Amino acid sequence: MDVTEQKRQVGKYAAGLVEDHMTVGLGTGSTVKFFVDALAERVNNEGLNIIGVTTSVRTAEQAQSLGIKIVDLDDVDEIDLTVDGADRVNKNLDGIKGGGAALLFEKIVAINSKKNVWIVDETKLADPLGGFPLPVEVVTYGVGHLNTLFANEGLKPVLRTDAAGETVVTDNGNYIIDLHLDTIEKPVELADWLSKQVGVIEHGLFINIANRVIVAGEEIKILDRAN
Ligand SMILES: O=C(CO)[C@H](O)[C@H](O)COP(=O)(O)O
Repeated sequence: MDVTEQKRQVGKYAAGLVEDHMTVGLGTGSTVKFFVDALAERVNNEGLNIIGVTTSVRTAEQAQSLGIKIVDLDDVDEIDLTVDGADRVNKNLDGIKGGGAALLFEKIVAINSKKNVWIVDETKLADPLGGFPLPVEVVTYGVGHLNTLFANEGLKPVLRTDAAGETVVTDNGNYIIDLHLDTIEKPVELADWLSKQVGVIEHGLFINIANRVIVAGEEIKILDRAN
């Protein structure tokens, strides 16, 4: 099974976890896109009654175009279940997210969710975390200085640009600096350090957030957080 088929498979599986009358957090990315497709099919064919809270303009547009009702996070008390993708996941079920530049809203939605499920293909499993740049969302003002600080700390920063060479601007009007670390041996310590730096809005280390990770492959594997 190729990776696209794995993403479709795990997206469909996760759509099966959604129950009537749930408020559902909708993540961002190519795997979540399949989840949203499959969820919309259930809404339209089975009359599944749900409302969605999204993590990006992209996902909101997809969901709404398929008939899923979207509300603002502040219009709900809590989210029952959020389904999101991830770029890397370690054996503690901590991960790197933000490859799609949506990490800030993804983290806000996640911490307001009773349950967080990540859907990934097997290429995303990495222990220690690594093999994928760590995204850090930063204020545009003084970005060069923050970049220099990261470089001086040996964090190998690169300001994210798109295919046309333009600096990527997030849905929130910020920039992304990707840290090209080979491996992240101490994710908790790095997360703490990044959170303390002035100009950093959020980083892509998601620690103690995912309750369950569903891994696509020849067979679906379910990984549950130990605590
Ligand atoms: O964090 C994300 C976006 O900010 C995505 O969930 C992550 O990049 C995984 O994406 P994909 O399913 O396309 O591999």
